[in-house]
Amino acid sequence: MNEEQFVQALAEHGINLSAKQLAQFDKYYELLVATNAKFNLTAITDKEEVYLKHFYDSLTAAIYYPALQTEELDIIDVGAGAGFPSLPLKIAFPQLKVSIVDSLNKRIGFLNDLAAALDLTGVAFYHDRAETFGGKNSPHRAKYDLVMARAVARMTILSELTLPLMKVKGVLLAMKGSSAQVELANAEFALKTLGGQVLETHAFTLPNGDPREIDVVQKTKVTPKKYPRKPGTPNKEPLGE
Ligand SMILES: C[S@@+](CC[C@H](N)C(=O)[O-])C[C@H]1O[C@@H](n2cnc3c(N)ncnc32)[C@H](O)[C@@H]1O
Repeated sequence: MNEEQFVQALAEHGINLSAKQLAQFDKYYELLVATNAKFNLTAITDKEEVYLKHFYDSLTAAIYYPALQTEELDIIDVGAGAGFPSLPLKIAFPQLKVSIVDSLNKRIGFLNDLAAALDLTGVAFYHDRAETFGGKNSPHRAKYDLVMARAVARMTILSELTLPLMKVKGVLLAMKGSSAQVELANAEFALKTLGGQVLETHAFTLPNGDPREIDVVQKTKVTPKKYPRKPGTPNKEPLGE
């Protein structure tokens, strides 16, 4: 997907980017590739692939959850790595308040450099594990309107990493590939235990035909204090699996 196709595909969904926003995406690409030469941020470095599989893919969240386009949501992106999906969303919809937590400090360093280069305001980056970041004495617990995660963990594990961070009535947007329905079925017990309820699932394809699914999970009750368990435990002993 070249820049023109990127603009066109978004315009078909009513998302129109300004020259300033396109320049920000261009700079994002340049910094991503330059930093990737020093340490690993992404396996995808070809420009057209980055525009499709990182930038456009991230922005699909706003197509299927349109509140992202207009509301001043307080978002936490868990395991955003090089900033996906939340920073393309922040560029396209500057009213969003975006925080990122990632367990790899080099990636947090990149995000700070990127935010400075793109002149982003209303962003905060935290080096931590989601298990401690959302722990029972953390100021981040039950603070956010929206939690996002792409390519971090399967739904059973992801629900334990993310639901504690959301306010009651808050929403998790989980950005998934073709395994989403199986993951959701396996996560039934975990979601119930942690206070989550599946609101909607949106299956679609990227313009190149790759399958994607965005699962919208609402927090309907307070997450019990004992979750999340200590770092690593959600992965080692997934709830109900
Ligand atoms: C495969 S990458 C995906 C990055 C990005 N979301 C994307 O879609 O390109 C997974 C990221 O999650 C982070 N991560 C994994 N487990 C985590 C945890 N428990 N707490 C915080 N970050 C975590 C890793 O450091 C890594 O940056």
